[in-house]
Amino acid sequence: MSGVSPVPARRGFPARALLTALAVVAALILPLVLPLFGVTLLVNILIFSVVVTGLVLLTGIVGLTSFGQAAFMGVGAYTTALLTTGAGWSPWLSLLAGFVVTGLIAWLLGLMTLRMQGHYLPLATIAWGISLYYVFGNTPALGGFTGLTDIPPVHVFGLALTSPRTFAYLALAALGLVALGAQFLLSSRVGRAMRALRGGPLVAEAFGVNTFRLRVQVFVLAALMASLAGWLYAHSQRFVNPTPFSLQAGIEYLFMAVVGGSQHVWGGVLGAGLITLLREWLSDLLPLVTGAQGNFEVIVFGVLVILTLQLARRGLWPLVERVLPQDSVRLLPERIRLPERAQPAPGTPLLEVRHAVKQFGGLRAVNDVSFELRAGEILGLIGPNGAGKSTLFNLITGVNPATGGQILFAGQDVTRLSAGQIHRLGAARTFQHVHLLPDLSLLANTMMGGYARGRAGMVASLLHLERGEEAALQHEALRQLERVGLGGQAHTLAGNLALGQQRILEVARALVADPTLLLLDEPAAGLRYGEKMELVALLRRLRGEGVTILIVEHDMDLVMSLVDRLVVMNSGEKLAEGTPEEIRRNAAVREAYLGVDLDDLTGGAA
Ligand SMILES: Nc1ncnc2c1ncn2[C@@H]1O[C@H](COP(=O)(O)OP(=O)(O)OP(=O)(O)O)[C@@H](O)[C@H]1O
Repeated sequence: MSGVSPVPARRGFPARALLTALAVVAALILPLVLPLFGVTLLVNILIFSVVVTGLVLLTGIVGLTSFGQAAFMGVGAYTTALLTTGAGWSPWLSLLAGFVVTGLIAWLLGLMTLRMQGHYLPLATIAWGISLYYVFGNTPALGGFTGLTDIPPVHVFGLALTSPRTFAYLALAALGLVALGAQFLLSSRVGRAMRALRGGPLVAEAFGVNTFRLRVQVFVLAALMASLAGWLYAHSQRFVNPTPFSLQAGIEYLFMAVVGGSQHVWGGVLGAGLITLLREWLSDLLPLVTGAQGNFEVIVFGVLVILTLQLARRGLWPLVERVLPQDSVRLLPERIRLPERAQPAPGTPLLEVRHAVKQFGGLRAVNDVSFELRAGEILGLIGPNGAGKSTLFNLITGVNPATGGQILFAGQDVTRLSAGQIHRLGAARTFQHVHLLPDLSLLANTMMGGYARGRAGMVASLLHLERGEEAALQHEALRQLERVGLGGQAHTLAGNLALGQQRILEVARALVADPTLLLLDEPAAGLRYGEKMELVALLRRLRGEGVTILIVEHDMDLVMSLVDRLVVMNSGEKLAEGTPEEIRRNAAVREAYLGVDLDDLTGGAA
C-alpha cells in the first residue's frame, strides 16, 4: 500500500471562524441593547432554536419526520413546573428529572414506532403529539388547561434570572451548547452514519451500522433537546399551560426547520428566528388588513413553506452558505492507527456457498447453488438477466436471508447473520446503484466505510472526545483514496464526480473497512469505455496486492479479462463453473448466452 502523499487541505484566512466569533459577540451584546420586548422575542427564538436543532438531527439528517417535538418540550416544562412548585426542587435538579422522564418516554415511543416505514412514523408522531397534549390538559395535578403558575426562577451563582435580559444569557448558553454538540456530532463517525441512514437502511447496514438503535438514539437525543427547551420555556414564562406544546406548535417547529434548512444546524436557528419574527409582525399586521382577529399567520406560514419547497427545497440556509466563506478542511494529526485484521493465507477457502436456496413465493430465484471462493482470487458471478445473481449476492451479504442451504464466510456460518454482522467479519461491498453522500467530500464518504473499525458512540461524538479515532479514520481514508488514485481530490464533493469515479470511490470506501473480501455488484454498469478501463486497471492492481474479490457483472469483456474463475447462473441454478477459457468453451453456457458470441470474448477490456 502506498504511503500518504500530502493532500493539500484548503488553506486561507480563517474568515469563517472570524465571522462566527463576530456572531457570538453580537449575540452577547443583543440582550443589553434591545428593548425589553425585543429581548423577550430573542429568548423565544433561542428556546425554539433548541427544539428545532433536535429536529434538524432527526428529520433533516436522519429523515424521520416528527410532528411531536412540542409534546416532548411539554414533558420537560411540566416536569420542572411540577417538581419546583409542588415539591420545592431546585430547577437545576428538575432539569435532570425532565431529561430522565422525557428520555424514558421517547425511548419507549421510539421502540414502538421507529420500525415503521413511510408515512406511518409521521402519523404516529401526530398521535402521541395529540395524546400528550390532552394528558397535560386533562390531568388535574398539572393544572388542567389553565396550567401551573408561580414557577420559581432559575438561579445562577446566586443570581435569580427573573428578567428577560438575564434569562437571555441562560438561553444563549443552552443554544450554544446544543448547537456545538450537534455540530460535533455531525462531524463524527456517528454523524456520518446518521447521514447514511437517510439513504435507506440497506446502505448504513452494509457498513455495520445498527440502524434501529441509531434511530432510537437520535430520536431520544432530539427529545432531550426539546425537553431542555421546555425547561427554559417554563422558567422564562414562570407558568405553563398546554397550548405551547400542542400539535400546532409541533407543526410550527417543523416549518422552522424546513424554511431555515433542515439539514443544517444554523438553518434551524435561522428558521426559528424568521418564523418567530414573522409571526410577531403578522399578528400585528394581519388584523389591520383583514379587520378581524384570528390565527391568520398560520395561513401565511403554510404558503411560505410551499414557496420554500418550490424555490429552495433545502431551505434558506444553503443560500446563505453560498455567500459565506467556507471552512478550510482540517486534517487531524494521526496519533494512533486503526487495528488491522489478519488476512487469510492465499488459497485458503474464504467463502463457501452450500446448496443455497432463495424462494420468493412460487419462484426459486436461487436454486441449490454451491461454489467456493479462495483467498487471493477474483471470482466472477455471471448469467443472463433474471438468472438470480443479485439475489445470490444479497444472500451472501446478508441483505436477504436464505430459504435453505448454508453460507460460510471467514470460517463462520453466516447464513442467518445480518448485513452488518457479515460486514464486521470482513466483507465489504459496493452497490449496483451508487450510494454516496453527494454533499460530502470524497474523504468523508470514504471514512463512512470505516464505521465498523471505530468505537466512539453518541456521547463521545457530542462531546468531541473521539478526535484520536477520527484522525486515524481520516488518514486511513486518505490512504485508500491514494490507493485507488483519488487522493488528489479528497476534498472535492462526491456529487461532482463522474459515475466512473464514483464507483471507484465506492471501492475506496469498501477498502477502508480493511476487508478480507471485496464484493462488487455490477461495478461497470453505466460506465463509458475509458471508465471501464480505469476500473479494470484498479481491480487488477488490487488483485496484485492480494485482495480477494467477488464480482457480479454483466459486461462479459470486462469479466473475462479480469477474473480467475467464473460461476455462471441461469434461471436460478448454477450452469457452469471454471476458468474464463473453460467457460468460453462450455456448450451449456453458449446456449444460455444465445446471441452472445463467446468466441469473441477474448479479453477486449484488457
Ligand atoms: N424481492 C423479490 N421478490 C420477488 N421476486 C424477486 C425478488 N428479487 C428478485 N426476484 C426475482 O428473482 C429472479 C432473479 O432476479 P435477480 O435480480 O437475482 O436476477 P439477476 O441475475 O441479478 O438479474 P439482472 O442481471 O437483470 O439484475 C427474477 O425473476 C426476479 O424477478
